Amino acid sequence: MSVAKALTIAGSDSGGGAGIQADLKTFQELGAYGMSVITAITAQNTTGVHGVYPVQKQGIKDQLDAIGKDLPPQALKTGMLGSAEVIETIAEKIAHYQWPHVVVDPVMVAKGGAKLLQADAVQAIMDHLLPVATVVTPNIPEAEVLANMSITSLEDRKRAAEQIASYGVEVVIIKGGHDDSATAIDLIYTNGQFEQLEGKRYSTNNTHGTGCTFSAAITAQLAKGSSITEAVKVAKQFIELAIKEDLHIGSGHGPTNHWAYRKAYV
Ligand SMILES: Nc1ncnc2c1ncn2[C@@H]1O[C@H](COP(=O)(O)OP(=O)(O)O)[C@@H](O)[C@H]1O
Ligand SMILES: Cc1ncc(COP(=O)(O)OP(=O)(O)O)c(N)n1
Repeated sequence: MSVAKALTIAGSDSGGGAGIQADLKTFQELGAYGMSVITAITAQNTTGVHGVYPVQKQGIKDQLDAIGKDLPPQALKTGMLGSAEVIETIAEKIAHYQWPHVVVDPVMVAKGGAKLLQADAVQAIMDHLLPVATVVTPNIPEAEVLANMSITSLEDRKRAAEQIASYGVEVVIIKGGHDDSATAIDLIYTNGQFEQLEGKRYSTNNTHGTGCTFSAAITAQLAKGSSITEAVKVAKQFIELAIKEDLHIGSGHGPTNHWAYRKAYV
């Protein structure tokens, strides 16, 4: 049996809704073998981020080499990376091991407002990570930072996607969770073409980790051999159900339900 192996390079969320924990749950639910390189530990729950403890650079390098020398992934994603130095290290290792299908979730700020990326690290994402990436999945505020423009309309989103693609990444997906439209529309840009993936928008407080889960689902599908178009469609179904069937745990912004897709489709 050939096993699809998916890697997440991200921060740990002690509350289990975002970061490494959301990624590994999503990989498992979609039938990919999950592996992790932890960049930082956060003390986090549904009420917010209460502490951030970065892993030292050598520790990150050693984790990447442990994976690279023995367990090459068929696809990987990045999440919370923290600093420019860490981003450069990761980009070098991706190039060194020639890992395919790199999905970059350019995590900058948690929904509660905590900063998860240093300001000077944005340039490192553009200069080092996007040139080795296949897909990048910014939400609207992240796309505004990457494209250095404000986004108030679909036309703005399209211009931002073109700008972000110019940094060398094949597919740009600007997600619509932060939009105020009646439906949740994700804009996909690839090879000069735009496509809109539209889903129902649910009114809920339980959207902690939506971006992590969405990008992890794309990664799991790519690891299993799906095309990018198919992988993104499954990821949209996965996150839509995870939001719809929310768990109602914790007293703040609760996590999504990583079991919901399996219950519906498997
Ligand atoms: N309330 C919602 N109802 C339905 N889909 C949503 C909702 N909020 C976010 N999504 C979807 O979840 C995914 C992640 O989007 P988003 O929340 O913008 O990411 P992030 O967590 O990075 O801010 C996207 O596919 C988006 O359309
Ligand atoms: C450790 C860690 N990584 C990433 C995030 C941000 O996750 P995201 O999916 O964007 O969800 P919200 O923070 O917006 O709920 C995080 N919080 N922690």
